[in-house]
Amino acid sequence: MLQLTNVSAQYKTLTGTVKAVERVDFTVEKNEIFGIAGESGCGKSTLLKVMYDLISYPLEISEGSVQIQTKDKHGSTVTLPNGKIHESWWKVISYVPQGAMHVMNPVIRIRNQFFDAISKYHDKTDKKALEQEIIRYLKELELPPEVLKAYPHQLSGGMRQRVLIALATFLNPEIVLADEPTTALDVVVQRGILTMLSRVQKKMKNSMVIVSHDMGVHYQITNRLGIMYAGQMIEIGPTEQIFNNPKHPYTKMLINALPRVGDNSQKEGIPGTPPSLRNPPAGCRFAARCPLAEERCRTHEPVPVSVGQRHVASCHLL
Ligand SMILES: Nc1ncnc2c1ncn2[C@@H]1O[C@H](COP(=O)(O)OP(=O)(O)OP(=O)(O)O)[C@@H](O)[C@H]1O
Repeated sequence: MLQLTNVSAQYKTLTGTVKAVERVDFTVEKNEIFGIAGESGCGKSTLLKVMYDLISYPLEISEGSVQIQTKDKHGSTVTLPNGKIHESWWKVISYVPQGAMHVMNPVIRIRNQFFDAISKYHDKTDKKALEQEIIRYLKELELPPEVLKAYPHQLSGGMRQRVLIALATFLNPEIVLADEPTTALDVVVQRGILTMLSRVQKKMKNSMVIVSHDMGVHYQITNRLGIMYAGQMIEIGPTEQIFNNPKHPYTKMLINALPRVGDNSQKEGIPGTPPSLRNPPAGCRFAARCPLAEERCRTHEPVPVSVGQRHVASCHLL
């Protein structure tokens, strides 16, 4: 279980502070796929880095905490706080970063990338035995063992992404984070990746967090969904509820902009642009684009209210 309590994170740059994540509060439960959606630049990737404890200059956590509850080798429950979570990378929590090509070392064969990443966490000192285990796992994920001999550039984009997912899940971590796992892939390959993620999750019964700007991805694969806007989580609920009964005006506009079978009406994007995260406005951050905004929306920040079972949204009009 991964818990975020009132977490804010910012980039402290020479030209100012970017408040990329503001007071985010939610828990990712065991055995669920939790989605994070929102427009480009709203803070999705930063939030994932915060969860993964991948904090380095200029990024810092300015308030709140991240905690993972897990079991130690004696079976006792232990809590890993942010600042310590990175000590359990691969084993307790793993991360599939955005852009499979850039995150793999181009001059190292896949086989050695596996060894480099996982051998120090693995009991097997015998490389042959470890390789056999990797091959067995690749086959289980319908990946040919030959990929181990390849360099990253010799694989297609979809295959590289599948290899990264295999790498991130080989040690059976309790939490897997994936940043835009299907971006830049064609729809058929996309479907393959989503099926793979879903199968891995069902088999391992672990927690997955999927970041995507594509609402179609969330519809297909996630159980619960958080909608981010300008660094804040403005609605969280079961995916089916978010799609069938969205509550926040921003979520409604996101859902209404989606194409539907049999509906040939012209779809419009959401007019306007999100506010700067260097100097976010007072009140509700969506007010300037919200067709329903009232005076109080521009002056007072809304707090999350319950709008259904396990469903919360932050809007004065609710
Ligand atoms: N290294 C950095 N230094 C300064 N600002 C940054 C840095 N990385 C990201 N930002 C800013 O932080 C904000 C959130 O960025 P983030 O990448 O988390 O958003 P995102 O929702 O994942 O967007 P995308 O889908 O485009 O990756 C943006 O305003 C971005 O410009």
